Amino acid sequence: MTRATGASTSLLITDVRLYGEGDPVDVRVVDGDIAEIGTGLAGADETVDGGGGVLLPGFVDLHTHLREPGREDTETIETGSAAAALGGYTAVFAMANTDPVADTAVLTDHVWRRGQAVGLVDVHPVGAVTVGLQGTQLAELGAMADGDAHVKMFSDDGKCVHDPLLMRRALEYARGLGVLIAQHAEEPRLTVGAIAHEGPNAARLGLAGWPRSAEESIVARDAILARDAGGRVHICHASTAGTVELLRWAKAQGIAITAEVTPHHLLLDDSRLATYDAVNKVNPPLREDSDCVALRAALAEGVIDCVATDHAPHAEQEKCCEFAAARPGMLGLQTALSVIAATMVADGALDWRGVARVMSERPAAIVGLPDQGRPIAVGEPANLTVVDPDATWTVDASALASRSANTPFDSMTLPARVVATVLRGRVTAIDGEVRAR
Ligand SMILES: NC(=O)N[C@@H](CC(=O)O)C(=O)O
Ligand SMILES: [Zn+2]
Ligand SMILES: [Zn+2]
Repeated sequence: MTRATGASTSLLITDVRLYGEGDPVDVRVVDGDIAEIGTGLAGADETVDGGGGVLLPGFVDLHTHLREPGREDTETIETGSAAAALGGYTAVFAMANTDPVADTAVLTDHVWRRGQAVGLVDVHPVGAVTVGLQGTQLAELGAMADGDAHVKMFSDDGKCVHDPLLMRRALEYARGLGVLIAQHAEEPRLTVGAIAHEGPNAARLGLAGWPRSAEESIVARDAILARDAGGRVHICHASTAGTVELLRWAKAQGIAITAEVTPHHLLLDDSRLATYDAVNKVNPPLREDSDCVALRAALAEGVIDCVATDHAPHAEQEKCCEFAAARPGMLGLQTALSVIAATMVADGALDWRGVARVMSERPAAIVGLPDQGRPIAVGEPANLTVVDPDATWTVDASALASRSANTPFDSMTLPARVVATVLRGRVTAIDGEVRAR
């Protein structure tokens, strides 16, 4: 049906419990905003049956790799957007380590426009901190922030901004521009040749170790640099119990530091490396069970602010090879909610309101997205996710929307499923199918 320009569109989401609390209600969305919340609502252009499920604000991923431009054989903005919508996301931040690197406004604006053209999720480009991720010269942060994409976050992710003077300057510029620097915390001198967590498992398997101190020494340094720059720093993919203690210390000092944890670092540990299957190879590496326990507690407590997927697609030939030669990274967008349900909701560490906090509200606030992570209330933008908390499903790597299949969760049966995702009042995914515009 074609609509006359200017005609309003309406969507009704029925039988949902807001944040999993209280009695089921219906939510009417008109022209992209929540217009009415009540019971017995009827009459709309389209109705989504919530089936008594949980209604949450749409998820926001601060850490996604979409591989476009350069490696469209492993993921594109289109296939990654589909994975995001199916995973319940309404906004993702696409890291800059593409080929070419997203270190100019031409590149970051292209990613933004392409994401909008696909229309399944808001794809916010992350700009590189240094030219070509080379770590020697600051990129033009201001030009990227001023472009159409309004770049809000900068990161050399994949590499650490290792030079302390350069990191200091980046934090100072970022403060002036009101943008965020996200750090891949890895002291490169401590990880030369490293491919696995340094511990008993790596020693037994003969894999060169990446010590916790490689992460923690940069987290400590950057906390102090952020303090003195009066700027904000965000720690990507926190992976150790020691990082949690440093974050706790820094926050207690009033330092503007935030951090994310990935679903895989919450669920998996380095005992999985015994098979030498490189699907388990990731940076930072899977740590020990004691780290998983500390990361879960920190996320529940708020010492770690949010969940980010670090969705990192790789081609089969880059994963199905000897462990040392394989690329690090794993898929995450379509499994994140279920892994959080398994690790945090099942044992009561987080309730659904807590899930809204760590997967939507906090990430939106950290990066400063005004229309995401908002309360589910009349007048607010309808960026929403309907979750069936009682569903279980078995992950099938080959059935994911991603162009790659490198998920460590393949064949696992996990709790909770995304039923529908709504972006500004438009259904982008429903019952496991994306809805192209
Ligand atoms: N996490 C990874 O192991 N890999 C990421 C880079 C990164 O996040 O550091 C990638 O781009 O593949
Ligand atoms: Zn990284
Ligand atoms: Zn990454």
